[in-house]
Amino acid sequence: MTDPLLDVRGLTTSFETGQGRLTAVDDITFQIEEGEVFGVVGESGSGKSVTALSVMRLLDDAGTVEADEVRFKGTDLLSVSESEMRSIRGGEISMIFQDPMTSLNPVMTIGEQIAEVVRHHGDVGERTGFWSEMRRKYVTGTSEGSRSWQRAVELLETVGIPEPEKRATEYPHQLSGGMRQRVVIAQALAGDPSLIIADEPTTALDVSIEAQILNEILELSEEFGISVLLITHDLGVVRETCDRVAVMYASEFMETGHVNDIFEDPHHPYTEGLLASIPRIADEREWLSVIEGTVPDLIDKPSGCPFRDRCDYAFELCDRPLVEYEIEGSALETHTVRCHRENEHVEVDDSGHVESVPDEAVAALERRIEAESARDADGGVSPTADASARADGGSRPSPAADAENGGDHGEY
Ligand SMILES: Nc1ncnc2c1ncn2[C@@H]1O[C@H](COP(=O)(O)OP(=O)(O)OP(=O)(O)O)[C@@H](O)[C@H]1O
Ligand code: NI
Repeated sequence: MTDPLLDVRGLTTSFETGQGRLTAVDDITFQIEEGEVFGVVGESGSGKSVTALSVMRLLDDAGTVEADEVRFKGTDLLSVSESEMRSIRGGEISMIFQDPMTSLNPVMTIGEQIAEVVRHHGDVGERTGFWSEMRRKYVTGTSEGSRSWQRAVELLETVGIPEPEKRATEYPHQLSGGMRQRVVIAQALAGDPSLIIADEPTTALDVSIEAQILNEILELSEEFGISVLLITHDLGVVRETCDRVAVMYASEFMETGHVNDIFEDPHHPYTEGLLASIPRIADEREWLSVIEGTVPDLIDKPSGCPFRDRCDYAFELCDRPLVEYEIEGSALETHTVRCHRENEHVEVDDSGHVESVPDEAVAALERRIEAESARDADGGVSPTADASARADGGSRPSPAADAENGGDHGEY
């Protein structure tokens, strides 16, 4: 098996706030393979955007990011210099946000904006120094005719913008919202990325335009083998676009797996709740009310399952720390869920309610929790730590190794 393109293990991000420490992302682990579309779905405030911003190192000083590993093409993103990180951003990894105007400069033509990314990240052999930029801006006036400009026009055509040569000379306000988002996609492509992180890329658009933009992203992913991390609150979008998905709730990944497994054989009650509300998903506020209760406070977040107060299946183990259970017999890919009903000693009836919790279940869970905290003390490295300490990924076993050790299905 080849290494994943992006390998994130034990990512935890918190913010110091006036009210206390807010855990926005809590010990999440995921991998994105080459060419794969990986979704992160969850309601507002679950930590989706902070996940992306943590990986890209785009959080302000108030945020603390810790992880066992954030590795992109083998490079440890948490330890590279800020200047290396800047060249990765917009180059190897580019981002698309909800509002295209946040990525576009209103006083620059769209052709020039894309050409600029091409010069900085793409390989068209044009000089990118300060004086070259100045000459282009103030002496020749425009870079039309240059190789980077031609490439910009080409990219506008690639993302389906009609009359790309004419459009390239226009300013963002002259385009519709959908066209602007296409421009942002062209800009994202300009750096020749291996990974595009799209954070709710269609939320600000009309439903009719939404499908077109998603299709565009998918087609490009397929055509150029680009991986996509797609952040959305919409399970319908996930079903249409993603290969695998993580269901995020209150800063944690509750369930992760191939879309077919998640949709056909969901194991987490929160996932089930989301799926049950899909037909009404068109209006986001409506599906929020489908599952009764509210999201727990992320400040001084208690341990245990964050969904337990809203869960119909809650039982006595739910206030214990969560561990990851691997679902056996998943059709396609690894399918993991953090719900103690999966503890193999816990007896569950046909309706999914817990019937009995024998002593072995408790003992097995305790062993597992102890093993995980020993591993965290061992392998957990803060971002300020010496990079060499992490160079080999620490001594933390991979999830696969955990499973082999019986950690997931074994004797608990
Ligand atoms: N800079 C910050 N300082 C303090 N708290 C923050 C900061 N950024 C995000 N948060 C908090 O982190 C939590 C997760 O936020 P995040 O933006 O990741 O949610 P989200 O899942 O992207 O939601 P949405 O769907 O609304 O975009 C929220 O409680 C949010 O208030
Ligand atoms: Ni967000």
